[in-house]
Amino acid sequence: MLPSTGIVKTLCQSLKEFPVQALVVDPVMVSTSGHMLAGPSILDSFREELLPMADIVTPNLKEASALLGGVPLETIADMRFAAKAIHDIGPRNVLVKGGDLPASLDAVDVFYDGNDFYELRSSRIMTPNTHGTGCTLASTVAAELAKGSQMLSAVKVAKRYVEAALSYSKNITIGGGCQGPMDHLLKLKSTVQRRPFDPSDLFLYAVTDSRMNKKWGHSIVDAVKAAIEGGATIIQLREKEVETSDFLEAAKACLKICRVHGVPLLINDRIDVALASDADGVHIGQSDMPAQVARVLLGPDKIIGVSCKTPEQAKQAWRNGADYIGSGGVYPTNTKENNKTIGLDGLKTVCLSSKLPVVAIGGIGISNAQAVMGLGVPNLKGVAVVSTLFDRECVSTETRKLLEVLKESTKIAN
Ligand SMILES: Cc1ncc(COP(=O)(O)OP(=O)(O)O)c(N)n1
Ligand SMILES: Cc1nc(C(=O)O)sc1CCOP(=O)(O)O
Ligand SMILES: [Mg+2]
Repeated sequence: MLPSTGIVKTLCQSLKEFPVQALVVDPVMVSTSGHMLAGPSILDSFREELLPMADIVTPNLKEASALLGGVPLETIADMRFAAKAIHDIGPRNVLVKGGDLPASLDAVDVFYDGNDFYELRSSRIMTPNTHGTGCTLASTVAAELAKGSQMLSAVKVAKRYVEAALSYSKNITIGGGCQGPMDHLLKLKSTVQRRPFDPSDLFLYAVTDSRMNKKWGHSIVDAVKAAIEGGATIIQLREKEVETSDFLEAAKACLKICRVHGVPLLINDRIDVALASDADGVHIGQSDMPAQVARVLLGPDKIIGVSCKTPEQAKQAWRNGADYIGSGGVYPTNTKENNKTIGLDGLKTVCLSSKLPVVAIGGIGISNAQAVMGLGVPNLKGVAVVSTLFDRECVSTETRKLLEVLKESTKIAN
């Protein structure tokens, strides 16, 4: 929004001094709602200075008309005429947006690159939430060009994106005005919002195993459903033998179930699968991707757990931005080959050396869970188990039994 000739001139001067890779000009003058956003005094400087520098200019019908001295634009043929006439002013490409075209079922935009015209159609979405659609479209074109797209492809992607966001946002109430904005990230409608990580989530930590699921004829999704039904408070998909595409599909399906029940879902080892499925986080070991790198990739809101067998590893996990520590093997286990057992003493040492919440793992079941929780260190928040839950016919029953034991152990401790 460039409200005065002086500002347009200053901008053009700066662009000459500091050339940009691609210049997208949305000649903001009249909003979709009909508001004047810049007066006619800027038209000359737009025509003479700014538009000739532009790689693309994206006027709506009212702006295109203003740029051409007020010619009426009411049909697609008029839009083609306008695109050509504006192109003659100097920009390399023109997109005349027909969102305000009367009596049209589709939203038709006309793109002209100096040689060919393209009519870009999308369905017209009836919604009051159209505030900022033009800005969004132009910004998306700029983003696509920055990513290296060709102009027509950038325009098509931008149009599809605006259509998707409008369609998604059409019935949402956003703000108090009569014309609302779009929900650009397609997130607000989600009824189940993700809550922040709570260390008490570690209380009964169910870790899946593809071999065990196969043995008992359970799908990953059924196994996760059953564990949640039995009272698991967090789930980790530890699927060492599945194909990436199957892992991703399973993660997405499990995530839906977990979200409904407010149970966080973590992915073992595979940051890519966690990112692609939008899972709540990852669990990584000492030979997996370092936690500080995972943090950069996943951002501040995802949960990152790190396996630690020693105080040094525990201190490093804190420095690297982990949210919790998985520490074991507390007891010998058949689930993970060549796993070093650190015992209850080793677990206690790790707990005492870190500020992070800790979950114990390795050989833990009904018979020894109380001994583990009985260690009585405040940051030991729960137990993580594989075979006790998943190497069984009825996963929900076994989960329920373990939950009772864990609840009993907290009663004893208090
Ligand atoms: C909660 C929890 N703690 C520890 C581990 C082990 O992780 P890692 O050392 O990376 O070994 P793998 O599980 O990848 O074989 C865990 N998965 N979960
Ligand atoms: C995955 C894993 N990590 C361990 C560690 O010590 O870091 S022990 C382990 C296996 C846990 O399986 P179960 O509950 O069947 O013993
Ligand atoms: Mg690992």
